[in-house]
Amino acid sequence: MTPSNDKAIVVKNLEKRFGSFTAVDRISFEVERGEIFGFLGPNGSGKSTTIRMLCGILTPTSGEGYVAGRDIISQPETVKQAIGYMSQRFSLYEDLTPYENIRFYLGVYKVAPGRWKERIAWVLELTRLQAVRDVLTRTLPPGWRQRLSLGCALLHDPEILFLDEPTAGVDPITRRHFWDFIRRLAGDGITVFITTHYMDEARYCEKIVMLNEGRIVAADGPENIIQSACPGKKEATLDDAFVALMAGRGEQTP
Ligand SMILES: Nc1ncnc2c1ncn2[C@@H]1O[C@H](COP(=O)(O)OP(=O)(O)OP(=O)(O)O)[C@@H](O)[C@H]1O
Repeated sequence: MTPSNDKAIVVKNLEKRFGSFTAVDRISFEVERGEIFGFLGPNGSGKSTTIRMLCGILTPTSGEGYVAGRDIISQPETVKQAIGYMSQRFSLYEDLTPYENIRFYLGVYKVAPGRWKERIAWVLELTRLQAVRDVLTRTLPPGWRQRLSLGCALLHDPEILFLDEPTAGVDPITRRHFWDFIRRLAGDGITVFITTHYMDEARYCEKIVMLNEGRIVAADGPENIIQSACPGKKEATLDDAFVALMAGRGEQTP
């Protein structure tokens, strides 16, 4: 029994060093089940490294992590079965059709073959890709490939969805539709762990952790982060808070 069964994710003093360089510096945080959790920070701040550890792909140097009640250090393989992961690059085979990509991921996620027909129909409906299921994926617009990638990450009914910059390079309308979709998933009880460089969409997150140089510099709801990083500034945005926190100014006013 881990201490994490009532939480989607528990991280305690998690650290990752590459040689003498510390990419993630003893971070601790918790994510509630069904929460939309934003993980923000500038390039190189350690977001992807943390996600890789939480997904059981990279072994931490020290510390603890529990994802969907599984220990990321002693049970990395069972972690992979409980999570879906979508990267900025969408991880699709461009020379396969959407249907063939879905078939491929059903195998990767070890979905029982008896469920394939139902899961394929479900994901094509969910992603609205039925009409293009047999065209080459590379010919689809980015927003459509994004939907396919997200659908593939959901094929095995994961408890937690990790989205690493899922909206990079897609237009604002597609991003808005994407977020409507994310909220629906969270409403259905899926925990969504998302990184983004777009502060306007980070406002949709219920809780945010901000990283800078591998360390946590803020952990709260978006409104509270704005108020404590930019005190007394009524018009301040999450962008302003981000800039203040990354400059190390935090609570100070200029
Ligand atoms: N395998 C590795 N070996 C050495 N250094 C690494 C390795 N992976 C990541 N790093 C370094 O660790 C730091 C954190 O990288 P990471 O990819 O986690 O940042 P990030 O916050 O996800 O950035 P981005 O927003 O650009 O994706 C960077 O300085 C990166 O160069």
